[in-house]
Amino acid sequence: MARSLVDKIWDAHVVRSIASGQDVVYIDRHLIHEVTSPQAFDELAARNLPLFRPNRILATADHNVPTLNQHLPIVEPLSRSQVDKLTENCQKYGIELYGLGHQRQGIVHVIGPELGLTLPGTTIVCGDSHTSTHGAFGAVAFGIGTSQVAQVMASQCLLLTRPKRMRIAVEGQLRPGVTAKDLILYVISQLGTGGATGYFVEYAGSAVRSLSMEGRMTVCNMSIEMGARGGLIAPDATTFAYVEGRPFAPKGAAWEQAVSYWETLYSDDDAVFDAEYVYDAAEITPMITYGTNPGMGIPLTGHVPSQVPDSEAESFDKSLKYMGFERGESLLGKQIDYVFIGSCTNSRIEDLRTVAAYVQGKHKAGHVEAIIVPGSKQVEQQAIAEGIDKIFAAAGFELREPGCSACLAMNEDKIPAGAYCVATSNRNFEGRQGPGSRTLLASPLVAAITAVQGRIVDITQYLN
Ligand SMILES: CC(C)[C@H](C(=O)O)[C@@H](O)C(=O)O
Ligand code: SF4
Repeated sequence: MARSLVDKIWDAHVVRSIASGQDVVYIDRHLIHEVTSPQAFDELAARNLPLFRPNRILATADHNVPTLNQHLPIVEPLSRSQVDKLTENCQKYGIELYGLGHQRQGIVHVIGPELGLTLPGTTIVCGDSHTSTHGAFGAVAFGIGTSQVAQVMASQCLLLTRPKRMRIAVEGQLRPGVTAKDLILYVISQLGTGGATGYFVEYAGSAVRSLSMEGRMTVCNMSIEMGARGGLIAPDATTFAYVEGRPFAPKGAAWEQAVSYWETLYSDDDAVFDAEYVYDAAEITPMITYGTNPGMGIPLTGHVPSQVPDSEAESFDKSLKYMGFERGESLLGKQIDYVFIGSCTNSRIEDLRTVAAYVQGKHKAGHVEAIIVPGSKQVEQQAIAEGIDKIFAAAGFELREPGCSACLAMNEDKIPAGAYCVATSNRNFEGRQGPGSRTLLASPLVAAITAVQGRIVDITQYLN
């Protein structure tokens, strides 16, 4: 029978199906960080349970880490205790930890792929909603709750209901200045934040296929922002070229064998999807959000909607009030205070290169604070090796040390109340970047141009 990609991977991991219709699914890879693991470890300890396969777990410290002076002890007490707890638990249970100061430390969804831990055809979980990022490799990857983190630790399995399948195809060629981030912000603006609830989304079509792995990760990363359980893209030559030679990738004969299996991972021609959408790449323009959820996105040259359904009017106006915007207005010309380039959506080396290529020989506007937080130690080192750090410094952009940083401001990197920040991250919720902060989500290219201009502009007029 014709099967979709998610079903092929799912079927290969079902240990047992139970009478209720749910499946016990084997998990290949479990990533953990300091925020959602402590309660799971406590549960194991309380029940005196050992880890089933400690070598399938990998830990990193990312959410609470400072992005300045990482060689010094963490100053903020809560952050310090979270990171210390992770270190203690990893020692106690024999889990590999890429903690602060480690050459492989970084945002969990950045280091998995760059180390070759994220492989096609695998099941990957983490107590973190943006685990969907790893789906870019053709993996079934999804965020789990803390009690599930404990279940995977104890059994390497989860009891799950098979997700519904959705396919979103974007066909054609993206226009100049339009990136993977614009593509996914556009899709979410069309479907809304609940548009994919209960589904696993497969992204397809020639525009998706032509994206780099970094771009595909950006797209899959934001699947959760439209309610999807996960997102994935069939692996292809682009995927294999990215994975080959990475530290944890299979080598030699094992590599050949792996690739021949991975080549079977695509949705069969007559596979049935529970929902399907097709978009035209040429319709997509550089995007920005104006509101307080990622579905509130418009073209940079567009207008804040003037009409919304009555049932949404109250929350819509509340959101606009928070942002200081009016119905029907254009955002062009609005002054911006901060630019944050980072997060598991857009902090990979390709993102930094895009920014560097634009800002080389230019300087940020005087009133703007521009911060670049690499997704990992390796991205940081690569940026230094390529001399990108010097381009940033000359342009007045501050290159920090890796972590989640101002994506959710669990460390000191907070945007002040009332200030506007164009951010390359994935969430623009009220207070997300600090109490009262106002976030406008955009691509790294839009962020770079905004930092230089100091206000929101039609970037197509400013492309190099
Ligand atoms: C802290 C963590 C549980 C959370 C998530 O699950 O997504 C965070 O990473 C976020 O982006 O809001
Ligand atoms: S970078 Fe942001 S979205 Fe990604 S895991 Fe960290 S806090 Fe969550």
